[in-house]
Amino acid sequence: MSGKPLYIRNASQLVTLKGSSDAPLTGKAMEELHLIEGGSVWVEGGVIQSVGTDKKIRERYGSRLAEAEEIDATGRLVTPGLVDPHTHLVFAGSRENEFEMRLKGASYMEIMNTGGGIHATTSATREAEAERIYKESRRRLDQFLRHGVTTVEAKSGYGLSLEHELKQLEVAVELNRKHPVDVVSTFMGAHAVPVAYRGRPDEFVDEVVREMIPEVARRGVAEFNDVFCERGVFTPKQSRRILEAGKEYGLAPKIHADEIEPYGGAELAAEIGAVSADHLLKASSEGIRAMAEKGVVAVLLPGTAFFLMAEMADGRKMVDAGVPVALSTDCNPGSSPTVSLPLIMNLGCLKMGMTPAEVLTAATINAAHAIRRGHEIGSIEEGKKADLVIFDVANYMGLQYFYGSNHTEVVVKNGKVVHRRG
Ligand SMILES: N=CN[C@@H](CCC(=O)O)C(=O)O
Repeated sequence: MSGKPLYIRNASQLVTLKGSSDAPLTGKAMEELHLIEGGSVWVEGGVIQSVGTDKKIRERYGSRLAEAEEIDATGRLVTPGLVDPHTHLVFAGSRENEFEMRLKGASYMEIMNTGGGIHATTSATREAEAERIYKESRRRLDQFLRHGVTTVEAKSGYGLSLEHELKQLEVAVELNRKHPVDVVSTFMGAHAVPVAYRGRPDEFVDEVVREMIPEVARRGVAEFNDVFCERGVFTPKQSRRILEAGKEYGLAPKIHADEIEPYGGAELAAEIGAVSADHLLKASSEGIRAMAEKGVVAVLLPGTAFFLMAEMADGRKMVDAGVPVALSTDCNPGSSPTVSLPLIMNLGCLKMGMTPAEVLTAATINAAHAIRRGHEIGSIEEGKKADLVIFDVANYMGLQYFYGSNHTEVVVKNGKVVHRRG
């Protein structure tokens, strides 16, 4: 990559999160943001070359300032690009019609069991041409970018057949190729038992294991394999089978665990060495302990609990237990239709007992580790990809305190300015 160097100068506060590339942060370390007052960054070839006080950067690059694109960050906060490690970005249609049903008392699972929820989006996604799915998903990805997100994970799971799962995954791959935001793909053929397999879930599990996983792996369209382990969806035994099969084909395991009731999902994640266990609203204390011991990242989704009017996962307890915690929007058409990772951080503070420093760690470096990208993104360190955000607040506290607004001013992806407000 060639082009001008980029010089972001004199941020009132620059959050580096240095020294966090090898493993996610846990416990007290989640609060060690490594702040630089009057911080600057020098970027070349899409990579961070140097970070430090403005004085240090000027001393080092003083003779080259004229050739650089300069962005004055005086009075602003600079952070690593935000990372969203759990989304259902790629789908067609919408489910606004379910909102009133839920407000009148219908539960998420009741709606799903009567053919709505995931099944409704599966029908819409199966019917849609890839081009339409691409356009609708790209719009969401644009919105993510405008909220300071530079990498998202994206799951399939609204196809529930080989043909339609591949269609979704190929859209995700295409978005990754064409859009400034990086898209990391996860196969989630086991998102629900399709209506046609009602009462025969094991036959569908056979199909996922014997047909879908090998073909998804052969085409190289996903890195991770996920399953919705929940009563009425896939049992822990079926989930284990699906995740073990994925491992054989090189797909790293992730799991939707203990969202609606305690079901052994957190324990299973630890046993099989999942990269992350996500949701965890009802995770047991034993499950949390096991995850801490095995270093499984807890991807918490407070926007989902908020939107489903459910009790939040206990983020405070998990951080204190030594679990590496990450945060995500869970952007999807039914239980969390949002792209605002900053709002999710606000909820992490206000509803899950996490501190402003912890939620920033959770949405940057720990989120990067939840998708095995901790070595290249999630912190501002020499040699890492230059994914950076300038927010129009003076410090990281402001990002949490002035909640509900989008403070994103400039987004840099791979060293290029890809969004400027206004
Ligand atoms: N809980 C299961 N899957 C998604 C929701 C999908 C949907 O409702 O469309 C989630 O992660 O929240």
